[in-house]
Amino acid sequence: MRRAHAVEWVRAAEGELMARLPEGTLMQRAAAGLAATCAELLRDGAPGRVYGSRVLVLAGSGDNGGDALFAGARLARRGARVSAALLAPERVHAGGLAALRAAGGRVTEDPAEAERADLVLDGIVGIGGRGPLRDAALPWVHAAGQGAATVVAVDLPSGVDPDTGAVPGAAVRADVTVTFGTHKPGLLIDPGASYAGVVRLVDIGLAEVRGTGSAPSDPRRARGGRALGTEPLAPLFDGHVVEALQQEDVAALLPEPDAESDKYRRGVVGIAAGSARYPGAAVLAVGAALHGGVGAVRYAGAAAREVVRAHPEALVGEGGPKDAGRVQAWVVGPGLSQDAEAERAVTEALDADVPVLVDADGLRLLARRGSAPANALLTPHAGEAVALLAGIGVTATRDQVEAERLRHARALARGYRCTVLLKGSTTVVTGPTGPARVNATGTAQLATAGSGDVLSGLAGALLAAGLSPVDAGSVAAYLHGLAGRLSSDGAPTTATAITAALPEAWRRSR
Ligand SMILES: NC(=O)C1=CN([C@@H]2O[C@H](COP(=O)(O)OP(=O)(O)OC[C@H]3O[C@@H](n4cnc5c(N)ncnc54)[C@H](O)[C@@H]3O)[C@@H](O)[C@H]2O)[C@@H](O)CC1
Ligand SMILES: [K+]
Repeated sequence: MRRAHAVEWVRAAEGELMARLPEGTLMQRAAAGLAATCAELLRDGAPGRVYGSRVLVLAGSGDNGGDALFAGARLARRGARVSAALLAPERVHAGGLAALRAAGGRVTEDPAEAERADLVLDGIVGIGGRGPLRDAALPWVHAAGQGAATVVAVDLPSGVDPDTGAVPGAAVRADVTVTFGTHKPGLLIDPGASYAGVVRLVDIGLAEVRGTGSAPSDPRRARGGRALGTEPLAPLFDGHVVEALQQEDVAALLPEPDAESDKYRRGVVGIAAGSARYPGAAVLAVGAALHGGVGAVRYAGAAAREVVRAHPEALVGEGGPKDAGRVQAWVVGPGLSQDAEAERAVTEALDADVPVLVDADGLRLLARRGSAPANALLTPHAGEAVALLAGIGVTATRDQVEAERLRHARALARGYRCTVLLKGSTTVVTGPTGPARVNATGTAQLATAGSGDVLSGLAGALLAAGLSPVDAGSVAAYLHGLAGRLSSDGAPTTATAITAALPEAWRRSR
């Protein structure tokens, strides 16, 4: 599991650790890890070696600049030609600058050096950064983008909000981010994640603090009762607010049949989707559910004939969920339309007293109620999230939801008191409390008609197989993303092709 901690926690953990160590130790650990990565990149890149390579340090006014200057000093001692741009000269990290000078580095005021450099170190701001990059940095960042330099972000790309991944204005686009102690949420959530490039974690010993079992200070104390927008991120288990499943985590969660399994023990998922007008959504959701690890898939609704023609394995009926026979989870909503019949299907699925995944038209109908059962999994895209938020009295635009996905997903989970999977460039899955899961396997190629129906069918099947809503949603997002990549391989893909790739995605995740 990849875990990310909020700034407040990182500062508290660093504070405890710093109190136990000689002054400057943490910064030296950070700088050493950073310099080692830079040296490796220089050796593997066009210069082919550290000696004689051209390195430019962009140094802001805080400790992030200090890390970059000390790393620059280490590279200069190995023969690199290192210069530093001081973006706030009067507040530059004095020790870092002295070390760089002592190692033969110099100060520059010419942004063209960023264009000529082999490697640019972004030490403009780190976890102390707020808001867009300030003007002094812009010519340097622009020039670095024009040249061929490998851009290495120190701790996180400057201009990315560390806690949310929001990018409110200009930001550094990094090839590699070297982050210290733990991941920051902004490195795992778009739009920030897309600025970070490859993320490398340097251990500076924060685990020593975590190992005590007590959260450093208690970030929980300051929480609660504030309006959306200023609300701090969630209360924390061991302190992390965001986590991303890795392959071994998914492997441990995938349902596997054993010798005792029969089709009913493996779980049966019910799908109430599609309509006379949109039978395709039903066909797609059922198709994906058949690959989702359950023993059987029941379909209830107006597209029964189309479903059984496409999937003879499905058990179909033309009535609603109430008439469909026993299932361990329902999927309701894709392609349902919003008429009285659709409303009845949603009500029956919600009343069935089993976990229920609500998507698409089902979400619009749910927004009118303003509540959901605790074992529900809601799967909105940003537009549907706007409608759901309106249902609980929160006004937000699509752009706002996309700019701050974590905050809005959490607001929905708290407002509806259930689990929410917010689709998009970074899929976020979260309950009202506990860390949010973000999915790292997604690809822009997944934004294709019917792709959401596939995700719903798959996640519903995993719910019926016994996974919790958070696990079902995040494992489904992982497999769906991987299947999207496999089916796309750089070219446009389709929902049908994504479904066809699900078995291979499953095999690769075991
Ligand atoms: N605290 C620690 O123990 C450690 C901190 N480390 C480094 O220290 C960093 C945090 O240092 P600081 O707390 O000094 O904060 P930063 O260096 O991240 O930035 C704070 C400074 O940047 C300015 N600033 C804020 N937003 C800005 C913006 N949008 N554009 C331009 N300037 C802006 C502020 O006025 C302030 O002077 C970490 O990201 C990490 O790189 C590491 O050395 C590891 C140890
Ligand atoms: K930075």
